[in-house]
Amino acid sequence: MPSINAHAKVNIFLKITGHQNGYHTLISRFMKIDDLYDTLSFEPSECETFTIEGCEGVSTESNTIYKAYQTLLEATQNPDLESYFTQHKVVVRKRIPSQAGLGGGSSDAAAFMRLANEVCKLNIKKKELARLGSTIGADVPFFIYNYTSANVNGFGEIVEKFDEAPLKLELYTPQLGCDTALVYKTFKENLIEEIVPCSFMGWENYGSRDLIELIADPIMLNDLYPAALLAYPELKNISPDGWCFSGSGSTFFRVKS
Ligand SMILES: C[C@@](CO)(OP(=O)(O)O)[C@H](O)COP(=O)(O)OP(=O)(O)OC[C@H]1O[C@@H](n2ccc(N)nc2=O)[C@H](O)[C@@H]1O
Ligand SMILES: Nc1ncnc2c1ncn2[C@@H]1O[C@H](COP(=O)(O)OP(=O)(O)O)[C@@H](O)[C@H]1O
Repeated sequence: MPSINAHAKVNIFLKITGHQNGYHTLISRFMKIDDLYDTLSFEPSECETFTIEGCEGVSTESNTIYKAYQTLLEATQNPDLESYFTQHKVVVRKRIPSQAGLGGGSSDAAAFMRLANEVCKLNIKKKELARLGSTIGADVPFFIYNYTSANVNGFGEIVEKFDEAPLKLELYTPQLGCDTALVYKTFKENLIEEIVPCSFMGWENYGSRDLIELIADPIMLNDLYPAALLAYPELKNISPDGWCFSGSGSTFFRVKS
């Protein structure tokens, strides 16, 4: 039975560089988390409509996996793709916590696109798959390329592999969920005037471990961290000292000694 793992990611650093057409432009180091992933499988089943099992609390219509299916169908108009998902359901074994800054929904969408492209022989090139993925979520292109570590630019659609060994990271995800759109909105309303582009020039050339040691202040490493603290004041009381903050949160991480 076809299946694929959809890994989580952390943002080693995330710096906002501007804002255009409702989206922030950024520069960020994304790192894949080897030991935290969802698993998607295509299981034989007669389905009248596209069926997803295992994503409790998320309606099919709002599920990024369904959006990925619709995007592929629109792009390819491929009848085999459509008929395949009348004969198979998508079963998801969720392990990545939601609203955690770990890219769970985006990773699921990308994993679905990669597996469907292979199983249904859509022959879509990786670059085109990433472009299609970017219409589903800003993080999806990183997961389509599936690098261990990458420098991500633009709105998230420019993904450049960064050659380094993956770090062994300890993650801590508090009960509090952070809404990505709210955190970005809070940044735009309160902090966007304070960005200083020269303050993070060259960060993309440093190894992740070195950068975390060099920029010892987690607030400096991730521009969305102060925004999340403003959006969710209760986060302050549960922020472990010295731990880094991933994406729009709420996951904290540190390098295992
Ligand atoms: C914050 C980051 C950092 O990696 O990840 P998470 O914390 O969600 O894992 C990403 O930028 C999240 O990307 P993603 O989760 O795909 O966001 P989307 O669903 O595309 O967008 C949700 C909303 O966030 C805002 N948004 C998102 C990305 C971006 N570059 N600028 C934005 O302003 C927009 O208001 C958008 O409508
Ligand atoms: N396949 C999916 N897995 C998890 N969340 C999903 C999925 N599809 C849509 N969502 C929605 O995306 C929201 C953000 O979840 P997620 O992407 O995991 O967090 P983050 O954006 O912080 O990385 C969830 O609250 C949920 O409503």
